[in-house]
Amino acid sequence: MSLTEELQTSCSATWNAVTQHQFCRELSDGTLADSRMAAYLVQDYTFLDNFVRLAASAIAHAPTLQDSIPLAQFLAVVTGPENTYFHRSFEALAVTEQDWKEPELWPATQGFQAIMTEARLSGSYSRMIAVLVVAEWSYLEWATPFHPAPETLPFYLAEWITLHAGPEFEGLVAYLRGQLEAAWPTLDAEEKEAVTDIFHRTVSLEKAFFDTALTP
Ligand SMILES: Cc1ncc(CN)c(N)n1
Repeated sequence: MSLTEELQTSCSATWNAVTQHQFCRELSDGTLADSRMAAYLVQDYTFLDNFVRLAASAIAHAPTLQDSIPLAQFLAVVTGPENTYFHRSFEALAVTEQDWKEPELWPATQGFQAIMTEARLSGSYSRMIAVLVVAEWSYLEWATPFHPAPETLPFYLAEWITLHAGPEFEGLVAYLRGQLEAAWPTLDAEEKEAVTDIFHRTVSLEKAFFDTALTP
């Protein structure tokens, strides 16, 4: 079993709760209320700034140029088509700029912001990559069974699936996992523990985020 499979298996109950979450099922079959999708997207959009900083920091800490290129290219997707997706969705869901610019953050959102900041400021490439592995791999896993999204879904549901599935996104996740696996043998025991810990805490935060998104 590969290292990233081991990490995933070591928190499989929480991991499966994320990747088989009711929120994702409702999103994918179109039964998710627009108000829930709107609230989720408003919270999720607040991650973008922090995500870009985390990815940029990981790029800065990558061992070689070659190691940094897939993440640099992914940043272009996040700041391009994904950023535009949020704005088109806000318009379609009647979310005003006032609503999305400075929303009251859910505790799960605050937790996620904090762990991204923690990873970025840690100076540890492996911890940065561990958070990114969880964020992207867990989304690939929930979205893949629903890809391609049915044409009957409104674009703000269908494109959220499309952004997190398919060969390009699979390639990104494989690259991120590969980065962590390549770094792992070079880490001392303390750092391995820190990476494992931040991996597990990120999985728990993904679950808390979806749970909150469905909370009445
Ligand atoms: C909370 C969360 N985790 C992961 C992703 C996938 N980029 C996301 N958009 N939001």
